[in-house]
Amino acid sequence: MVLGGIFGGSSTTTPQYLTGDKTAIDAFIDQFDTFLFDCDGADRRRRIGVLWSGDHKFPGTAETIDMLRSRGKQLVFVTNNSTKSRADYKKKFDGMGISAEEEEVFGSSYSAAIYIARILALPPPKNKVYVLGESGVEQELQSENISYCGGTDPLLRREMMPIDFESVASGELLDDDVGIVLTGLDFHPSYLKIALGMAYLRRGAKFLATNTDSTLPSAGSLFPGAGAISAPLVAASGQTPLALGKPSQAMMDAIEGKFKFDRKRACMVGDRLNTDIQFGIEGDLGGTLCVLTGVSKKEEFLVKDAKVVPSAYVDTLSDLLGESKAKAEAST
Ligand SMILES: O=C(O)[C@H](O)[C@H](O)COP(=O)(O)O
Ligand SMILES: [Mg+2]
Repeated sequence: MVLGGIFGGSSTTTPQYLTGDKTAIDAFIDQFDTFLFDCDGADRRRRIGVLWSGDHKFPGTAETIDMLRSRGKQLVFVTNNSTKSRADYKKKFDGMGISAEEEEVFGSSYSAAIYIARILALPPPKNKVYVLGESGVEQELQSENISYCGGTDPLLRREMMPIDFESVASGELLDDDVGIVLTGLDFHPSYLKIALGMAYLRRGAKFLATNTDSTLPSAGSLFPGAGAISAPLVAASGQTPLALGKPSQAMMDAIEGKFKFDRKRACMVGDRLNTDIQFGIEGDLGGTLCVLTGVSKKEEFLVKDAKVVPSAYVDTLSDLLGESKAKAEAST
């Protein structure tokens, strides 16, 4: 069993196709003590994802998670979706009937909050964060006692008025304690919010992003991702943010620090080559498993000069159930 893909340059490993091969599936699972699971994913044809697509539950996902737990596996849910906190995700898992604890979730908003609080650790008072993002980022910054502004502030959800140009330029609309601009997936972007972000960057604030995924899979389709929210600031400021979500290894280091697992006995399961699978390969994990019902397609890694190649792949996550898959799918 060839483990790990090759990142950078053409691959010399051939990923193993596990669907339908119960012996190979069992052997693959037995190699690992820990499974890092991506969450969001969507297929335009069949609305199937890694764990879900939006609020759509998928056949066999809960049973697959239960099967891995019954085999004593450690599970960590690693999502780049910064709109939800760990607590929000716990509610989502409960709503989907998928067994998961809040502390098993490690999202990009939590990763960013840990980085800001424990690694960057700017001295007060200039350590406030200006947020372009949703409540998930705010909740995780609060969990690390980091002060912030912007985010879901309703006062910023308005048109840019002529007077605002003067107020931003003069600093009247700015908070002097802001030392960081943090972007994430924001469903309420505006010219005013972007102008404030640019003004802070021009003042020397550090530019961070929870993640820079190009697209957000949902409802079986693709929508603008977190990268589409930071893009206007990248264009306007000429700066590129330090991203703290997958494939950033700052996130992998923080996950390893919290969950204390053996990287060589850990597998990253995901639907997107340039975040999930790259994250696992660059993190030197024992293996990576691509689920073909999300963003990336097998044609992208089966070509000769593929840059990111998973160790193995399945059609759907519940293929890991092997023979019991039909029973699990019949039960949902
Ligand atoms: O744009 C985004 O933020 C991403 O598409 C989304 O959050 C991906 O979530 P994941 O697949 O990492 O759970
Ligand atoms: Mg995903």
